[in-house]
Amino acid sequence: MIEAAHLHKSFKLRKPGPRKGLRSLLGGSTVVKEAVRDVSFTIASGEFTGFIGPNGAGKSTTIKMLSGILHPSSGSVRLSGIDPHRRRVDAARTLGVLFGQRTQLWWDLPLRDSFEVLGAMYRMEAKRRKTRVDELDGLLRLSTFLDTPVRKLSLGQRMRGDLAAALLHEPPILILDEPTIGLDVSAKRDIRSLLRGINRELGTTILLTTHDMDDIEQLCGRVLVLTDGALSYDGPIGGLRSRIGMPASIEATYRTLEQAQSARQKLSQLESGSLVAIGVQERTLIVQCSLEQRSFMDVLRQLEAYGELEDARMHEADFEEAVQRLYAD
Ligand SMILES: Nc1ncnc2c1ncn2[C@@H]1O[C@H](COP(=O)(O)OP(=O)(O)OP(=O)(O)O)[C@@H](O)[C@H]1O
Repeated sequence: MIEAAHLHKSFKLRKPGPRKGLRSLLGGSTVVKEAVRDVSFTIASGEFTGFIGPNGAGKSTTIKMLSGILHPSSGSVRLSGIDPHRRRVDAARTLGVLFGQRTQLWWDLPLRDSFEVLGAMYRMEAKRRKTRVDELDGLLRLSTFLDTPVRKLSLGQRMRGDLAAALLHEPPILILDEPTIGLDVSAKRDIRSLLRGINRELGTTILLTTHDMDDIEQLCGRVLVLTDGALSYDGPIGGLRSRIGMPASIEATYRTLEQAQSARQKLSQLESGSLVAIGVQERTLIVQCSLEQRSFMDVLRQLEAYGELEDARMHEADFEEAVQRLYAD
């Protein structure tokens, strides 16, 4: 479980004075940047949660406070009940962290040797470490490159190696910062499926930061959105679309063109805000509907009352566009 309560983080920045060169430091002033403002959330054990926000929103600062790297200006963090700022060693055992842009592996060492060094750092017995590497090999398919120096690995292989390194000491919590950055489409798919496996098979609680909305849509049940240092949304992905009022579109194909046109006319007469007829293409009526106000089944029942339906499809609003609108707001 991850608990963050009223987290704040301010940075003091020196603004140079009007003079040039070193002398500019003398006349400078101090400005305070509030990078994170009153952020609170609880992530239950076994949850897979996304953490998103535009550049500079404060995601890395929050992650650094969660993992004990940065002290909050105020507020508190608990990882499985442990305060990472007071009990650093216990917290390190509870948490695995992966930064996609940096590796925690040793560049010139074979992957297997990196695990040996990390195992020693976590005081794992050699036997336990070997069993764990075998388990992780089964999950992350490492065997073909376990003896290759890290610098010779492809980015996808390195990311799998880094995932194994983050999970070596069996932490119940995993924090991931951009785990699919720079990967091609198939390597991204691979990493996503491995992350799903880690969450389901090992029961690991995962907090995922990414700018790739496909990662979020495909992996996370819940998403936290940080904008300008504060949480602007915390809830299910579907709810984010309706929160900013992006309707789903429904295409209903009737047996005849006349039925489709008559359904459009009847809907227009109703002037119902929750269901709006957009147009008719051949025998297909296109309507827009706010799924927050009406369920898909409920809409279908209404459309069926206007004629014989042959087919009906729903297209949810594009998630990436919904997120962009939330960032812009
Ligand atoms: N050590 C620091 N000193 C001063 N300001 C900082 C420091 N670290 C971060 N900031 C500022 O705090 C704000 C939040 O930065 P942060 O790196 O947490 O954002 P982010 O959401 O992770 O961005 P990105 O998606 O670009 O990585 C930014 O305005 C940044 O310039």
